[in-house]
Amino acid sequence: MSSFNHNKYQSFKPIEIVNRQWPDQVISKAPLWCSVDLRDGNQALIEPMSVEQKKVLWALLVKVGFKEIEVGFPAASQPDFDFVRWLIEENQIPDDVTIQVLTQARPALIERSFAALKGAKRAVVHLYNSTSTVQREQVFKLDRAGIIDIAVKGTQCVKALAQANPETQWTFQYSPESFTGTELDFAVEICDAVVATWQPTAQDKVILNLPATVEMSTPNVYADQIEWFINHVAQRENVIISLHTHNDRGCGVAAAELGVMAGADRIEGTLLGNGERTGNMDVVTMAMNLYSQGIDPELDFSNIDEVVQVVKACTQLPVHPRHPYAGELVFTAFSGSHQDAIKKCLALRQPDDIWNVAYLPIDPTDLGRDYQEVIRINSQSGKGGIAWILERELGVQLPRWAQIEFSAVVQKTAEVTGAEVSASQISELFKTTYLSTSGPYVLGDYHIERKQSDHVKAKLEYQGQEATTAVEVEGIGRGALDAFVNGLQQQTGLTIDVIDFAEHAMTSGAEAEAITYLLVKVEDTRVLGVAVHQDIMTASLDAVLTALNIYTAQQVAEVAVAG
Ligand SMILES: CC(=O)SCCNC(=O)CCNC(=O)[C@H](O)C(C)(C)COP(=O)(O)OP(=O)(O)OC[C@H]1O[C@@H](n2cnc3c(N)ncnc32)[C@H](O)[C@@H]1OP(=O)(O)O
Ligand SMILES: CC(C)C(=O)C(=O)O
Repeated sequence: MSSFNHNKYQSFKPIEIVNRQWPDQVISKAPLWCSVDLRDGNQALIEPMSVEQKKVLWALLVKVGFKEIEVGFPAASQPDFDFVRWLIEENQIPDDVTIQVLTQARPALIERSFAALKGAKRAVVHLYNSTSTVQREQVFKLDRAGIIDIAVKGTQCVKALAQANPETQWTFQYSPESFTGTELDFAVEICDAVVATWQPTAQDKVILNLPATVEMSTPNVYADQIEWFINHVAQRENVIISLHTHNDRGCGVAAAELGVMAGADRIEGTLLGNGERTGNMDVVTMAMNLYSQGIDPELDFSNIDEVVQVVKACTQLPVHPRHPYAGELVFTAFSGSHQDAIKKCLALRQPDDIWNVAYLPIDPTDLGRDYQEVIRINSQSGKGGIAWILERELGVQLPRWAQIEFSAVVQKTAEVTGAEVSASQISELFKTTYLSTSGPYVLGDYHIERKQSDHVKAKLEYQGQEATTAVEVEGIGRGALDAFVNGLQQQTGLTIDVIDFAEHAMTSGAEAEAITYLLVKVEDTRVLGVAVHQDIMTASLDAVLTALNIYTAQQVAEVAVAG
């Protein structure tokens, strides 16, 4: 038992609907989108947007492709009014974009809204009044008839002003605000009364917007409400059903998606979900959800970083690093098994393949992101991710056994610092561990004689603590590498075995260079040796010495710790 008093709350009643259809529907096209960033988004800000900020956000909304944009509540404030005037007087509205304004159902506010819209080619006038039981009983203290009267009188007022301003092509939108807390029969009754007053036609439809002003139930209940409403509203053929969801329970997008399955035509929302309380339906998320299902979202988010930057600048709100599709970390995997799977899927992927990459629901490059950020390394990472970074940074294609050895080196660093290990740190770690000639053994001249078996004579430098001495190595074996290793064994008295070998041409750096990887067992210790050289044989011999040098350094360190 928690300490909460859960008896304070009651559950939302399920909708009695027989044979509901929406669960079997599949969304196959984008809805009509309407941005409410400049109105609902704006009214939720600590500091509402200035006209200048509104201009910047407007430009972005037009650029991403919204065809309907609610530009404000012009009766609420002078900046909202001035912005609408700027749009119209400065001819800022593209021919294929319609502006929309919100007003309460009060004559003075409606008149002021029409004054703001004077001279617009097209406009949507959006009228609302609250219809829920809580609003009727406690805020407006009116019965159903009284609430219908507000709506109908407001509609009559809008109609009269529209008729008096015929130079504008008017569309009427009505919202039974707080729809989710309204009895469905009453929601239909008030909307029918409004529609009957406006008298739309199939060519000139009215928009009925059914808001989850407050999200009060699971999204399936909202979908039931929408399906029930659509099945009962009069003049369905003359009505566009619009949804406007909020995110109080964290399901604003899900509710809108299920609402579209239930038959809605149009969706209102904001970029990245700014809006009252927990925000409005996030258009970026819903659009990209559609896109990830192979549907054209009819909005262009191919430069998502620009969207994030403009929205942040205009709203003064941060964007969570894990915000769906837009957060700075959403295409980044730190976990080893995720990195490994992503790397393998991307390596197999052909350019025209259907996107099917583990852990990446969509291709980051579609949003203007790149693969650079997909894999980042910390102590949760594994060999696959580290190998991916090395290949990208240095053109080094570590074989699997070399990945295992090097990832242990990176893991140690990550554990010591407890922080992310950057791509450049990983490259540096690889170079200092394997490619620096810090000795003590350094290869000098060598000579190979090929008879039945190979015979190698090599001069080495041994850089001791006191002095550097010359060391001669001579050995016979099956192949020059084998001969060299045999000679080294005799010289050092150590057991040295080459367990695995791989080499490839470098894809970056000097063109003619090759890189050799050797997994060497020195006594009982497995050591990775790596070397880069224009000559493949030299690279192999160097790689053996790298392994021997790493082994020697480890022995010295162990002695120092023990001492
Ligand atoms: C869910 C939503 O997002 S709805 C949109 C909400 N947005 C906003 O409110 C932002 C803009 N609003 C404002 O700036 C102000 O509310 C204004 C300028 C529009 C009006 O301000 P005010 O006149 O001071 O009144 P206020 O907004 O407090 O309204 C309260 C009055 O309007 C009535 N009212 C509220 N909404 C409506 C409506 N939609 N239709 C008719 N009357 C309404 C209330 O019953 C109340 O009446 P009362 O004064 O007789 O008790
Ligand atoms: C005015 C309406 C559509 C609204 O913003 C809401 O109900 O949230």
